[in-house]
Amino acid sequence: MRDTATVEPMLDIRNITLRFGGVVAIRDISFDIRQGEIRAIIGPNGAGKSSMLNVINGFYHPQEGEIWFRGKRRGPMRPHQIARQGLARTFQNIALFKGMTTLDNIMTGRMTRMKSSMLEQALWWGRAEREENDHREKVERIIDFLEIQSIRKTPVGRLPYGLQKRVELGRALAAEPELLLLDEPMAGMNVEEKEDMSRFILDVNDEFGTTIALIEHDMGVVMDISDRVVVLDYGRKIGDGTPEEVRNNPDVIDAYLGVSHD
Ligand SMILES: Nc1ncnc2c1ncn2[C@@H]1O[C@H](COP(=O)(O)OP(=O)(O)OP(=O)(O)O)[C@@H](O)[C@H]1O
Repeated sequence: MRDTATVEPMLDIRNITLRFGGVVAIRDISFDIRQGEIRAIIGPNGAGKSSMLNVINGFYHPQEGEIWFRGKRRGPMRPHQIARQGLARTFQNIALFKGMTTLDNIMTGRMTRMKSSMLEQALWWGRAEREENDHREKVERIIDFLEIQSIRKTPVGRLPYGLQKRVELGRALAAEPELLLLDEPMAGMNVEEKEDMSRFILDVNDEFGTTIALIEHDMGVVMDISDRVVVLDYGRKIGDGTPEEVRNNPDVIDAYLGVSHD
């Protein structure tokens, strides 16, 4: 277990409340994500995890509270600004181009980093050519890292689920994010696929130094790979700490065993 207590927060969520009409999805929640850590957000069904992920990546705008990113208060953002801030994500239901190859799907992750104009790219002029080579090199490195060389030319729709999830991780990595958001990365996986995904998440964090925030329904695997865990239940924060602290927190135990709170 790493000690990140003295590390500056990369992202600071302060007293966030998010409502959908009369439904309060997130209620006055605060927590931070520190540089270099693996931070999990867990909780039972409807706890507010997806809503929180969408607040972090700037898709939802909370009615109350503040979000600070690298010491600056963050306002509402447009999609291209989100990527420029160094955020990338994967989705619970894989969002890849099924007819495109692994290689091309991962290449789309580099879009936000492309500098040459459409005209330059169309005519394959100097800067576009240099850029393309540079992007190809980065993508090949990711393919090696994720051990998916053998499927680089396979349309992703033909791949088994676990491998598609790995390609999706590759596409997010291609954007070279500072903060990588993973939406239920183990959902629908068998035990072996879960182990593989856990190993890749740890390796990404270790080798690229990427800060990772992930949401998960299932406690098990997450507890093994996370530095710190925040637990949500009915839109409230009921626990926050190391996996050990969270595991022994009576409110967390109650929430997972379905004990009533009224
Ligand atoms: N777009 C929306 N419109 C209205 N209500 C919403 C919307 N998104 C979420 N909610 C409500 O907010 C609450 C939190 O939902 P959220 O999807 O964030 O939970 P979750 O922890 O991700 O659940 P799950 O594990 O089932 O995905 C729920 O009561 C849900 O019905």
